[in-house]
Amino acid sequence: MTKHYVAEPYKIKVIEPISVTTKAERERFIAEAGYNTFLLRSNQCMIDLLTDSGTTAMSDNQWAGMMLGDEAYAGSRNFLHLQEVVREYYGFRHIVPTHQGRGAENLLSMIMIKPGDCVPGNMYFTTTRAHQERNGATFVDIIVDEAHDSQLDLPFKGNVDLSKLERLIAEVGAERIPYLCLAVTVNLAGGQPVSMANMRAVHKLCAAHGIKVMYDATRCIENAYFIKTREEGYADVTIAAILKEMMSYADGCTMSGKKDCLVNIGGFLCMNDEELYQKASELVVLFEGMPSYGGMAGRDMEAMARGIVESVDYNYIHHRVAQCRYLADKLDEAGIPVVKPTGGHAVFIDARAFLPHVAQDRFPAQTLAAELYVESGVRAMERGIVSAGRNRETGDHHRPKLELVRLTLPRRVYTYAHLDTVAEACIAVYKRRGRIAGLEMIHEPKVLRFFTARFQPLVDLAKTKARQPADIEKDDVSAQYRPAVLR
Ligand SMILES: Cc1ncc(COP(=O)(O)O)c(C=O)c1O
Ligand SMILES: N[C@@H](Cc1ccc(O)cc1)C(=O)O
Repeated sequence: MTKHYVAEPYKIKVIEPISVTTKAERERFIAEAGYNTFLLRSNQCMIDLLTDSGTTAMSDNQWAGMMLGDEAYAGSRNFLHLQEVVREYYGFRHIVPTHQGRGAENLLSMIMIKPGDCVPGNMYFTTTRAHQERNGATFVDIIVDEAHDSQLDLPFKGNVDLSKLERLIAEVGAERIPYLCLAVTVNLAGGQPVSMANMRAVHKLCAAHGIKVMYDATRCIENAYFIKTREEGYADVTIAAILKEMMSYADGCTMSGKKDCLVNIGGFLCMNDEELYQKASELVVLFEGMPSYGGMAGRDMEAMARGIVESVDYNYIHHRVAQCRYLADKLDEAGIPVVKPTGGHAVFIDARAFLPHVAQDRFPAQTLAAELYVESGVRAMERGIVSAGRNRETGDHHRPKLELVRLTLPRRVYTYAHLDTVAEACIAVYKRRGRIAGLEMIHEPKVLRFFTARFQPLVDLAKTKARQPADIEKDDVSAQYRPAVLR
């Protein structure tokens, strides 16, 4: 029996009707969308677990703040409020607002990277790596090996492997490492957190070599919750205090406010360094807007300031993580392979284990996401070979060990009854998994292909045949540590 049932710490004031569709309609919709759930229309989806990005239900207090938007071109009071809140909760001196997280990644990559640099990080994220590469850097994965194993149940699978970092510094030289990008939590590893001890150690090692540490703070509240509940010494510390300590081990951060700031749009770049701030505020006017609004309306900055205050409420984050665990436990009880331990924003199904007869080149996770949609109207997202893109040197697919389907929970949106429906749909697909064939890619964009790639189904099951384990071993696992490529 599933037990983790934490009641919603809010009540529902406004509702949005959900579309109900038939299976025949969904078969047509997914074919029209090229078997890519990103290309479905939202009104074709019954329960939309594509992403937790920008899909948050805002509170009455945030909506009230929207009415107090000061839309002045310069010096908006909402910016001053946001600045004050970010300084108080995140502890950084400077904040540059941007339209969303990748706006901040763009500025950070432009001001810090020189061609030929390398940027270590705890597993790649699509937009983050794309900006690093666009500015001439090579991303090097220095996450602990355990992160690539979906079944290892360890508390901090987002940690940096310090020996990989030391080796990298020794091999390429600190002068070619403009900063280390630490994601708290690690989206593509299944929402795995980084421990406070690891943050402290990363900071110490980087500081000794003059390397800056920039966080991807997108899901930092979830990370803080895991520190509170899993790391010794933090059980009685508030989420706010944990957040502040986490950020004290960084020189700055990028933030997609669409996640842990509880808003539908917005982001920011933070730093303590004066010179970096000057550079960022010169570029922000070119790419986003005035330094006092970046890419956001005054009302959005107000909603974000209020969202940040709400986000550190223990009851909010406790319920959120409990919802993820509730769904994961239901799937686990049915024998469906899910990534362990469950993260804070999503439940990830291991598509390699779910569809072992579908070779990675036949896109098992893409296939499974499409099947799940047809079964039930539940929209999920591929996080595997399609998301990983191609190796810039060889032109072949990157072949990540983790071939996952992500069921992402929007914040404060769905109830446990919705989650039961999702679990039932996954179980129904699991029961007929042996009859599921893979897909073929028929349209492949060059950059961030997963957003708009198109596929067609393989009707012949024989064509899905899995490759031999020996072939899999030979694959380029993009995630593995390979400093030799930098020489
Ligand atoms: C870990 C992480 N970093 C960065 C981003 C980029 O943020 P945004 O979507 O706001 O551009 C996202 C989501 O896209 C993310 O999940
Ligand atoms: N960051 C968001 C939106 C997004 C999705 C996929 C990406 O690869 C990039 C951005 C998410 O993780 O859901």
